[in-house]
Amino acid sequence: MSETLLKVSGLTMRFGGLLAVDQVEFDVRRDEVFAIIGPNGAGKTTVFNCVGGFYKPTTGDILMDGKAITGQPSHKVARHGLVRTFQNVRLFKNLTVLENLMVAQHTRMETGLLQGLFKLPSFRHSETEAKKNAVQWLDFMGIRQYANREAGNLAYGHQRRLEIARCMITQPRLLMLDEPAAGLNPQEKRDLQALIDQLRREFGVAVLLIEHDMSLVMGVSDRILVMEHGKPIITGLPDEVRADPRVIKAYLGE
Ligand SMILES: Nc1ncnc2c1ncn2[C@@H]1O[C@H](COP(=O)(O)OP(=O)(O)OP(=O)(O)O)[C@@H](O)[C@H]1O
Repeated sequence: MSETLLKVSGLTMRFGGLLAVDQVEFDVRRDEVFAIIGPNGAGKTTVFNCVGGFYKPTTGDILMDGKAITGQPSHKVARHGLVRTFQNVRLFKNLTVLENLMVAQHTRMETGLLQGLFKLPSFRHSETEAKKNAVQWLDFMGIRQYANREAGNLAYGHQRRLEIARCMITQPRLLMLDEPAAGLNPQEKRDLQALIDQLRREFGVAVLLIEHDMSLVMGVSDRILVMEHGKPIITGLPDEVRADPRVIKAYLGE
């Protein structure tokens, strides 16, 4: 089994005359936390959208476990074990917390429409399993007491944890987190760092992260790719990236 889980090469995305992403290359290894950082407008989200199947890149190759997923829509990409959260939390806000985790499992449940309509034993069994699974994830995230509350009424930090649970319940191999620390208070950020470490350790999931909070990025990442104006500047260990004059210049200007 190769060490590389996700391989991105020659990734380019053009919006009309704007080259938003220009020849970006990186790979994410199994069990690795890999971060993409860079000033506003550097092209990070566009890379995410290409990898996650929300944009079709202009050119480039995206391989998940050696298989090409370039240009596939997000639901197909998800079948390869790649799921994401969004900069602005996207939950079913009018469903309960528990229901959000039930819905997330429906695509994976093997029972079909007929079994569901007639509530056949096989359907009831998989519903029970799904509920057990959901409750375990709510416990894990420390939000079980809110199981029957509408997701939209949860505190923001809890919504973010629920969104991560909704991804994890599909048993991904690569979890993509788009600015997960945005809007969190300092304690919630520390909890998030511990959570990312724990997810990788206990579930063997690799994490691809976009984040502006440098303390989180430096604390949690194995390697970091820095982008500026759509181009990759450097990929390296947190200490290498922190000390690189090109990175300092990109953030602070001349
Ligand atoms: N759908 C789109 N259509 C046109 N231009 C876009 C589109 N999406 C992004 N861009 C442009 O591409 C460039 C890169 O944007 P992108 O959102 O990927 O940057 P980013 O590094 O994620 O920035 P931020 O940190 O502010 O989220 C920007 O100039 C942006 O305006």
